[in-house]
Amino acid sequence: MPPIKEPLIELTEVTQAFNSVESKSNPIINHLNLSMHDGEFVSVVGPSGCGKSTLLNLIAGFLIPTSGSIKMRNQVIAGPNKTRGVVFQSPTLYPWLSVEQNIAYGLKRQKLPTNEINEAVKVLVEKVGLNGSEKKYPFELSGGMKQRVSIARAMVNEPDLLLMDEPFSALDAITRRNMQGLLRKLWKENHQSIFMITHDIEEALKLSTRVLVFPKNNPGKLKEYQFDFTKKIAQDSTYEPDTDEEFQKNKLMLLNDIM
Ligand SMILES: Nc1ncnc2c1ncn2[C@@H]1O[C@H](COP(=O)(O)OP(=O)(O)OP(=O)(O)O)[C@@H](O)[C@H]1O
Repeated sequence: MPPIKEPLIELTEVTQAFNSVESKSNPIINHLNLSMHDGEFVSVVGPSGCGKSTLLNLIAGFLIPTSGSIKMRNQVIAGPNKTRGVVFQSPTLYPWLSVEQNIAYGLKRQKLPTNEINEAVKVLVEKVGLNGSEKKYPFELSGGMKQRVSIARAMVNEPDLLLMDEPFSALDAITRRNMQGLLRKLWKENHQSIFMITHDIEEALKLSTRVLVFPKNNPGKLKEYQFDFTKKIAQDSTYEPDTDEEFQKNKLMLLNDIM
């Protein structure tokens, strides 16, 4: 029998409370157990203020839990680390650097050889569909293009896990659909493990292999669902989830959990 692979991420009895009396008696995250494996695309949905970003910040290492442990490949997460790339809702690009310089920034700081940096940037520009825009500056880019640069910047260190906090919520519907396609491609072709927060239940169902829900009636806890819609979409170009009864049924079920 092949050895069972250790989880990529493992949360054990994690509790996160902030410094208010209310938060101490009702922690935002309450004795949470969760594991995520390589190659998974996990989405998190839930009502506003339920703790989605807090959960992502804990996994990123921006926050250290009040109690419990968070491990990545069996090592306690003690702070941010380049094995976990983060993409935020608003692209955080350096306005004075071009697309390729923004992508190269992290590698330059690590003082990697120039030819290695150039090659890595070239591969990523191709992967996120920014060919022809390498020399442009952020003010010359659309919202979707800026978010492509952010994704490339997060991926330039070849992170084991890409963490995304509502990455497409500021984009228009068409751009959002294109970006969802890009993300599905990165997950499918690059086997990139992804943990994404979204407000959009359809987006969660169409992109992820597992959806975590903070239900309205059980704050601090998570419900988990496994879905295969994203695999169907990736494998069959004729599959249309919007006309699939099963898809609509599950969408309603998730809506009922959080509303
Ligand atoms: N650093 C902090 N200090 C104190 N309270 C915080 C801190 N970070 C988050 N909170 C509180 O924790 C709760 C959960 O916040 P969080 O941002 O995780 O929610 P969310 O589900 O991501 O919300 P939204 O969907 O609106 O972005 C909120 O009540 C918020 O005010």
